[in-house]
Amino acid sequence: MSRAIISLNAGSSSIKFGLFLLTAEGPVHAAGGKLEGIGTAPRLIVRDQDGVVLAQRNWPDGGAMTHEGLLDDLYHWADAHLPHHRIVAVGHRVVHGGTHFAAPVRIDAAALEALEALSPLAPLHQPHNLAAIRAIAAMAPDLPQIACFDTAFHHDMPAVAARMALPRAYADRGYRRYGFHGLSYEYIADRLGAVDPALAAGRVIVAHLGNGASMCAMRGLRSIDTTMGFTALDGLMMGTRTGSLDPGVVVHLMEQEGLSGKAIEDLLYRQSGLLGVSGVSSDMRALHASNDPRAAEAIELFVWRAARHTAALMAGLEGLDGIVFTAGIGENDPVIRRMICARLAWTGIRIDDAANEANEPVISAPHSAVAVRVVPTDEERMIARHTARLLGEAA
Ligand SMILES: Nc1ncnc2c1ncn2[C@@H]1O[C@H](COP(=O)(O)OP(=O)(O)O)[C@@H](O)[C@H]1O
Ligand SMILES: CC(=O)OP(=O)(O)O
Ligand SMILES: [Mg+2]
Repeated sequence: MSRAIISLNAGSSSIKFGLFLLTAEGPVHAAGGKLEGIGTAPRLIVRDQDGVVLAQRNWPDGGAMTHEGLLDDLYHWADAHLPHHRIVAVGHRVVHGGTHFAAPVRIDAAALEALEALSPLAPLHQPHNLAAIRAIAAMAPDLPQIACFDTAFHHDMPAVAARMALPRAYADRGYRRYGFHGLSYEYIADRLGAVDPALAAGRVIVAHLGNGASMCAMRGLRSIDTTMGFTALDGLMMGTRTGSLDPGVVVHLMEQEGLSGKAIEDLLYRQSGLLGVSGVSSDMRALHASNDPRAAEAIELFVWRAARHTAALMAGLEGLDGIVFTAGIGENDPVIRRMICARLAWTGIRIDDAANEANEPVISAPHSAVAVRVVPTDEERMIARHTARLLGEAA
């Protein structure tokens, strides 16, 4: 039986997983799946290494099912349906590593406790990430589990990009901009270095547009700024999150409307963004399919905000050589890419419409002043590489 590792990536609306065989050339993808639509209509699709569908499953009335309930279902399903391998470790995406965790670690009780304390800073993710770790530890206490952090890629951002304009004492207590989606950015940086080394050496903005959405400004493939901050609430408008918001709104909601901390958290993380503005859905596909004018307004705002944040990151980069689109919307939605690039036409960006419609790797026109690429992200593979490295295996 081959030795294998499992990667688990619990996002806000999805659980993605990968089965990777350990080989002398590094982890080799054997199967992977995506359980998406958590909170709306959960559905699972599992494919083998060639993309052949191994299984599909729907939970038509599963809008109320939780990450934990679905993970338990998923485990029992995988045990019955997937070919058996000797699992030697499980790697996890853990969204918040705080000031302490700047690189992947093997999880022990002390690490788990430290990560638990960060849950309020990532309420849509951290509790699910840690629940999966705890569930697996209960089933297999001796199985090594590795945590890989979304914040790590941004750890060495310039101090000016990480600082918040609060009194200094707060910075000493961990109030800083951390940034997220780091496993995705690390994977994209690696791919970009391989497919376009000239662009990789330059000034690039990576737009990770999924249910959670952020952008990262990279110079020479290192993060120099990013739109998410202390939490994954800052920056771009998202599926159910506000993105940047005048903090005065929070004070007003508390003082004048009497909303509790929990109620405000729910409002900003779960009821806002595309869902809140459209009143229709948090899912970009559903908004495109809707005739409700509020759906069009939500899309317009999403695009407006994306262009505005791109321009803000350009200031730090002192220009722009390329944009890379990735994640659910970035990889699959030509309409949103075209609309964002149209708002940035003043930079000299020009899209090749046919290439954009076909989700091709390069979607900029030959005369475009800025290269525009589509690079599918693969957080699971990045987790597998880190996990293999920590086990002392080829990565
Ligand atoms: N073919 C598609 N066209 C437009 N949007 C898509 C498509 N596929 C996925 N999406 C959108 O991507 C988002 C989910 O992105 P994803 O990166 O999978 O989310 P998560 O943040 O949970 O990891 C949803 O808004 C979904 O509608
Ligand atoms: C950090 C974050 O928002 O992640 P996701 O996009 O998976 O929700
Ligand atoms: Mg995601």
